Amino acid sequence: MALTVGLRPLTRALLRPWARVPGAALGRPAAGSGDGVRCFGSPRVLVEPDPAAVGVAVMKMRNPPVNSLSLEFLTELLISLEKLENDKTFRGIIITSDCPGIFSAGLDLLEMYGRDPAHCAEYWKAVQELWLRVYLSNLVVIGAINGISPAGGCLLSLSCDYRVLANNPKYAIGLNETLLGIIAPFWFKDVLVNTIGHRAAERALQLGFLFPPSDALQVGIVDQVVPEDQVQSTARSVMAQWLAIPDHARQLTKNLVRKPTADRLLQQRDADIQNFVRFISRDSIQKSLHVYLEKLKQKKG
Ligand SMILES: CCCCC/C=C/CCC/C=C/CC(=O)SCCNC(=O)CCNC(=O)[C@H](O)C(C)(C)COP(=O)(O)OP(=O)(O)OC[C@H]1O[C@@H](n2cnc3c(N)ncnc32)[C@H](O)[C@@H]1OP(=O)(O)O
Repeated sequence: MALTVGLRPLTRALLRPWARVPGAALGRPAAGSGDGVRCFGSPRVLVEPDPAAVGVAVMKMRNPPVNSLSLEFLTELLISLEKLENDKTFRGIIITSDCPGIFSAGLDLLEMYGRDPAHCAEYWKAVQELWLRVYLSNLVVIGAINGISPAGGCLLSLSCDYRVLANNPKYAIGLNETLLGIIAPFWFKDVLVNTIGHRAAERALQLGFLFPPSDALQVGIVDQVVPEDQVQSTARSVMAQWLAIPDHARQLTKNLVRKPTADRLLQQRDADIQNFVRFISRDSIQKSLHVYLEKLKQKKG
């Protein structure tokens, strides 16, 4: 089935592979700075230069209540990342959350439930694009994971160069797709296998493990677990270590390591979109999503 993807103009401009964002829509000097410091704010993505670390930006996700990755939120994240990537002031980003207790609840289930195929296709393309942008970023990307991080939230974390997780038993992380009756796509799986190895990934994916911090550290899905009030300072120290390496050498090495994984998706992006649309449109999958969404509602009592 050939799929015609009707993209809205903003999304279309953004989601071409490695498109340049037209105009300087969001880049502007920080209010009152007058010193050339740049701040790329948007309603859901707060980006500020780290006052304590030259060349480092802190990107806070602010899409309450749970930082679910809706199409609009993905688009704003993409714009901000593109701006940072193009601004030579910055060499590193710390990605964190502004929603207490939640890093990201993952993909927005409402973008996949009860939607028409064209919408699902547009949405999936944005998901692909965010992954590619973070995974292949020339910047050092550190995840300061200050909340629970299931599924798409875990993928975002796994795409960083280094992950610092707050030590709170509620802050579980993992690819739990099977618990929803859906499947982690091959590129989610590839990134997990690259991170924790084949056998651990095999178990974690099939059983939909959400690892609490101590287990997450043990299996290697995160690099460090620290007290909650030390997540930012630890991320900053780790960043300093990564920034001590000359950019060109680090970037080329990152590309060498990550490109084969990214290429697997780049070589079949359209087919991957079609697979997703076919899969998500199945009655059985829509029913599973319905049941899961109802469970989330009932949990509230
Ligand atoms: C064969 C070819 C295959 C090709 C590929 C096909 C596959 C499909 C792959 C799709 C991949 C998907 C990856 C994903 O990311 S799926 C999303 C997974 N996410 C989750 O399971 C998390 C669900 N959420 C929670 O567990 C909890 O909300 C929480 C994050 C632990 C926070 O709990 P709490 O603070 O108690 O908040 P609430 O539960 O009350 O939630 C508040 C509010 O937010 C809504 N919500 C929560 N998560 C999502 C979400 N992911 N998307 C949309 N909306 C979400 C929740 O329903 C509440 O809404 P209301 O206030 O309106 O009730």
